[in-house]
Amino acid sequence: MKILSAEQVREVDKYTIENEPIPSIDLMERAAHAFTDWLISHFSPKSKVAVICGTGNNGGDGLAVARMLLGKKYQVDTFAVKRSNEASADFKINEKRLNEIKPVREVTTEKGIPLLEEFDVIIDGLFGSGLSREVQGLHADVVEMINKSRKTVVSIDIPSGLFTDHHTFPGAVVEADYTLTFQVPKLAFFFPENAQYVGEWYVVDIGLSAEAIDQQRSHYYMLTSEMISKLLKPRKKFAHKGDHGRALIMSGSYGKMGAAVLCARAALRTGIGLLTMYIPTCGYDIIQSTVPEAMAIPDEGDHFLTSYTDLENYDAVGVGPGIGKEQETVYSLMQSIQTYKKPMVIDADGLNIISEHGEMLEILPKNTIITPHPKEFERLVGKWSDDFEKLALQKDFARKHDIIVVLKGAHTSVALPSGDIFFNSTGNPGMASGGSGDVLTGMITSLLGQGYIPEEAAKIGVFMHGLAADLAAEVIGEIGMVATDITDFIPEAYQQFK
Ligand SMILES: NC(=O)C1=CN([C@@H]2O[C@H](COP(=O)(O)OP(=O)(O)OC[C@H]3O[C@@H](n4cnc5c(N)ncnc54)[C@H](O)[C@@H]3O)[C@@H](O)[C@H]2O)[C@@H](O)CC1
Ligand SMILES: Nc1ncnc2c1ncn2[C@@H]1O[C@H](COP(=O)(O)OP(=O)(O)O)[C@@H](O)[C@H]1O
Ligand SMILES: [K+]
Repeated sequence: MKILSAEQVREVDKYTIENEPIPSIDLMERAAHAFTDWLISHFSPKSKVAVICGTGNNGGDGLAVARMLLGKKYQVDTFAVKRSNEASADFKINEKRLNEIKPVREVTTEKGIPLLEEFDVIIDGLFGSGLSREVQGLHADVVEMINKSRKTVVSIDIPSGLFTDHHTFPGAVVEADYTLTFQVPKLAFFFPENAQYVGEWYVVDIGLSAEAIDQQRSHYYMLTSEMISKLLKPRKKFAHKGDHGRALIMSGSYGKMGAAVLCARAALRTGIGLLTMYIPTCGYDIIQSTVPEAMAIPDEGDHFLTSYTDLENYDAVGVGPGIGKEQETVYSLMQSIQTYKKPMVIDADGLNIISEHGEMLEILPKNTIITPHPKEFERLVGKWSDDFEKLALQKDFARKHDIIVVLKGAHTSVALPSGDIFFNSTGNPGMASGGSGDVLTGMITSLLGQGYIPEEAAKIGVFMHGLAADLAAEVIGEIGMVATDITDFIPEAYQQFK
């Protein structure tokens, strides 16, 4: 699913109005219906609702929503924050329509700002995609009142005051519990810095032209199950293990053999035909007894990797989880990178080593997939001042080194050398515990070994990893979830695509 900028949404909006064709007021009605349907399914008609509107089309949506809720017997009070008589044409039409049912209360001065204590739900329709500057004055006071209210806040389209296409400096921005955004996700929603404003967010379909969306050039996408299902290859009846790839994973050190075990289990659950683990000697018995399906080649080093093995015969090689940063391990990584000519998967200490030996970046096989968490990424690229800058760094890094950068987080993003970025939509905070990342490395290596091109392996791996955790959370919840649970639920994640 494409992510579009505010400007692009305006163009799609305009195209839909002209070509469907549909009068803009009817499109607003459709958006308000979609929003209201969601509200009705989440809040009982006993809820007292305050709808707070600006005088643009976001406010127009708010007025239409208020009318629809009144029609469904909700108790609704509507407030329009006005600093002048200027208002969008569709706002004015909806104001007239609502005034015939229940008058809109005008807020023109600070004193007129309503007390929100008596309400259960606050609908935020102050500003949407038309936000052109920071919110100040009367509007800022209203935003503050909404945020202080501690009531359930649902934002229409975008939390008021939030810029979708660049960094928003802390100030007057609505802190929504829920944001229902129209038609396409907005870039700002994917960043941790905006989590407090956006809350839980959902995309609601308001029937904007699919053709117009197709025509918009965007570098940003959200991974969806529809996209993943198109990538997955079914198994053939006469398939044998040799058809599903040979992968080698270099992982583990004394005290960190768990990383190798997790990686191995994840690779197997993701469907690799044959898996070999290259591990320090101390990990030999561990791997052989905990993951009997995998083969093991012990390195000469007892506690950590010191060398490398013949990599030529493997369809995919993953390196990094738990390997540490000993000098001999640096050599081991360097030799592997130099010998293996196909894309690799590099994670964790593999990346920490690279960040201390920048020359390795120059020799990474093209389309290699690196999977840093934000701290590992910072070691590679340096600090950033906000999440938009982090995104730019990720994009540049992928392009400059011709690699795929999978930057992990609540919305893990997959940056391709082409400049395209795919944000994940699966996963949950239950994954925020040690070992979850090792599972991802095993999964992506497995997919690469099975013949998926690197871009596909990264997208499928990231999506399935989060999906497995979501399915695990449905059964065991988030708190007690451990990385092993994610691996255990990988098969169920695949079952969703049967
Ligand atoms: N295609 C879509 O997505 C549709 C969008 N609609 C709604 O239309 C909204 C966009 O409407 P508009 O373009 O009218 O924009 P807004 O309603 O976001 O507000 C724009 C108005 O606010 C003023 N303004 C902007 N920033 C301000 C600030 N910081 N302080 C004070 N005033 C400020 C602008 O000058 C303009 O007059 C969307 O967010 C959505 O809610 C729907 O009605 C239907 C379809
Ligand atoms: N709050 C969250 N929501 C969704 N996914 C998360 C969340 N926290 C962590 N994850 C996922 O869990 C994994 C953690 O990886 P990482 O930080 O490398 O952990 P480790 O090194 O302990 O394995 C990543 O894939 C990340 O996307
Ligand atoms: K809003």
